[in-house]
Amino acid sequence: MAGAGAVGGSNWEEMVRRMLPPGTTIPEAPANLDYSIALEYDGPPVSYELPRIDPVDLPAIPTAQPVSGPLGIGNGVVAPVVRPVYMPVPRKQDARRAEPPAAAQVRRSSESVDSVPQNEGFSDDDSCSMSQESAQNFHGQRASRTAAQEGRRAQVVTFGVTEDSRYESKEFDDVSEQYVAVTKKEKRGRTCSRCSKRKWESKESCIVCDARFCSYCVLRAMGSMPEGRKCITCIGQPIDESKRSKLGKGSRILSRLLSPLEVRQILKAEKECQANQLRPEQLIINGFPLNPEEMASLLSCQRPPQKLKPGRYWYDKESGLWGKEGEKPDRTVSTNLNFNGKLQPNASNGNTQVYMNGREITKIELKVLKIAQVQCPRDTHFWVYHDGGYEEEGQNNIKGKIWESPLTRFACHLFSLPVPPANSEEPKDEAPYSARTIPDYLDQKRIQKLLILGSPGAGTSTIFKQAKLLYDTRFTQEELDSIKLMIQSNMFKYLGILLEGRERFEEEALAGSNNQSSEDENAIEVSSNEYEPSEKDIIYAEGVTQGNGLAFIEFTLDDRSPMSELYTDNHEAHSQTLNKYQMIRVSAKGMNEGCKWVEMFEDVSMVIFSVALSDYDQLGAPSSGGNSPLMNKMIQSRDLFEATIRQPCFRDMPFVLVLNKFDLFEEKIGRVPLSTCEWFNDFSPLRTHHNNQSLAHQAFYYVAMKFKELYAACTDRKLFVWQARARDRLTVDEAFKYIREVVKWEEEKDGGGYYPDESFYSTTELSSSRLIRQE
Ligand SMILES: Nc1nc2c(ncn2[C@@H]2O[C@H](COP(=O)(O)OP(=O)(O)OP(=O)(O)O)[C@@H](O)[C@H]2O)c(=O)[nH]1
Ligand SMILES: [Mg+2]
Repeated sequence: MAGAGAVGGSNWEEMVRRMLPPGTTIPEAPANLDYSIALEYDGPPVSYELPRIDPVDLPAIPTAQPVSGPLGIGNGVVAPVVRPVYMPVPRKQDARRAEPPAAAQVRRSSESVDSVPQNEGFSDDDSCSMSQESAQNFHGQRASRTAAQEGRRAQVVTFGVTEDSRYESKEFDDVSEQYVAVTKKEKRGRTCSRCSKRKWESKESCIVCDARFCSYCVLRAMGSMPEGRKCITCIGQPIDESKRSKLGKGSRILSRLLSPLEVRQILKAEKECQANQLRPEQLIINGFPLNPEEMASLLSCQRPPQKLKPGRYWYDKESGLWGKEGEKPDRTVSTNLNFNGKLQPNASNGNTQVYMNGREITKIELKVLKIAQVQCPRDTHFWVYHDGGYEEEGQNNIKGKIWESPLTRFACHLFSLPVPPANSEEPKDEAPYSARTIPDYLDQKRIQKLLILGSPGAGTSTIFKQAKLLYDTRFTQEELDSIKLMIQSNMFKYLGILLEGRERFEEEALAGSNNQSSEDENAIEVSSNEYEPSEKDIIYAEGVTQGNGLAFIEFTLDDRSPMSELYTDNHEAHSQTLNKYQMIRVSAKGMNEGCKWVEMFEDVSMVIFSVALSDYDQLGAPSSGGNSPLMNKMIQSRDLFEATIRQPCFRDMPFVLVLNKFDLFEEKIGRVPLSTCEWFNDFSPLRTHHNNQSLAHQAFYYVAMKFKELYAACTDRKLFVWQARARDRLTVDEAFKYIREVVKWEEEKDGGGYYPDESFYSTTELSSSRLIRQE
């Protein structure tokens, strides 16, 4: 190569043009232009020695090996990657976000290899003073990059030259789709993302990038939190969807650091600010992502879907039915919303060859149609309208309304199918979307289904009725009538018995028992037409729901209790998660019909199994019926319990065992040894106090443990046990508070959230080990 001297005239312009990007204007030459340009020399050989520079030895520069496969940058270009600088940077996302723009520019070409760059943001306290504006700028760049990156998945990173064992490939978590090279020093979940020193007793994490901070760093890293718990650099970014259900929920660490008012404001902003809302394109309805207008019309309609999560859904605009793609309907929303996508026959993956508004319905819907007495042989095509009116396709003749009968509605409830509202008018005038401060779909209220069952006489209907009186307070007229009838018929039976034994009765009456005469008055009152059952009558009456053996109530429980306060320092959060409960009772008769009902209850949160403690010396006809000999009722309960916990659909479901009729048990245990029941023949109580009370308690813990052992042997899980005297309302209230704690605990356990020491929930565990293990 040789330097070329001045090139005159238009020649230099030609040279410059070649050097500049096409289309760039050539600056006008100043008068005293002085420049030089290097050109390749192609003249005759020169006589003197030329100075030489050794070529760069490329392989000697440490580079990451490019990943093969679909990860290339495109155009077949594979850029060599510089060896990363070792810095204790905990999270890939943070790192990217916090890097200076120049670095981002450089690395853009090597996006497919995610190495961790130097990151001032986490090594230097000043990083957080970065202005929001500049942070915003980074986001702009980052957003465009991540968008382009979507769909790519970097799987493996190997470093060609360095054998530095401090590097390994590791998946961060299942939310992050990427694999990233990180230092081994980084232990996610234990140390603070910012100071990377402090281990925490409690931490707070960013709802965008999940970086976790110790209490010392959290305010520095998150600033004033205008969008809730986000690193300053994450402000404006959409949240990590797996955290959506946690939006606005309590934070232990913030409530320690800030005033309650501030915490409330932050949590409110977190829940309501624009950046944290669902984006239209996250909702795919009938195969098409929503556009902003469609989203607005969906959210502002009369009955918008609640608690919407990103995902694929189907929507039937005629009936208003709505479900997840490939699943049965799970709610109804307003009808006649117009979306880009049209309802497909296979939307809910039905295989019944019965079509509703063009969608092949699922088996469970077909069952309900049968209950509703809708004729639907194969290949029926229905049109169903918003009010449930239906007609066969092509016939202009409404045949009836599907959801009209209470039985159909009841069946829907049990099968967890939605029922269109009874009021079928679809008002046109609606509040504009912007008028809502808290979108309804963010409402966190949930329905927890509790299934209660037990063997005959175990007290399930008593518990059910108590719950009704405790939390729901009203029986429907229908229920009251049926209870009245039942009490009266029991009374007549009783009178019949009395009349049969009339002579003896008269003798006793003559003996002057006041008691007897008051019962007599009672009998007369009950048999009169004006008789209205009292609460006590209702509780004591047997069988509220005789017919199908199924009944359900809905109620809410106040979430604030001394129990939950033990481990929550944030009441605010609790009132937000007020749960609704639905209790479904299956009578023993229903259960004995070969557990046919059972699979309908897959989606319950918990099974409450009731056993009468006082049954241990009772004999009863076995469920199999026929001429089989009488069987110990406790053994029968045990067998039913075992059959229930072994049901495949209850596999991961928590069970609470309510050991009921403790009052009768207490009274009986002094007279009849527990070992009367062969299952309890190794019971040997401590005979320190010779009173029934302590004996009854020991026996209770022993029985609880027998059930726990059985449960653990079958399921490898822990059984929760509670003691009750169902006729005593207070004990049922306590039982439900316990049940609520268990539901909450199970939920938080699944969600990986905070939960208190397990022993808190295993009262019987603690005490039984002390009291009964003395063989
Ligand atoms: N003493 C006492 N009696 C109870 C208790 N719990 C229920 N009973 C009574 O036991 C009887 C049977 O209770 P139910 O609640 O009807 O039992 P169930 O589980 O519904 O049984 P089925 O109706 O046969 O399915 C009723 O008369 C109740 O009042 C209790 O804790 N103590
Ligand atoms: Mg009953």
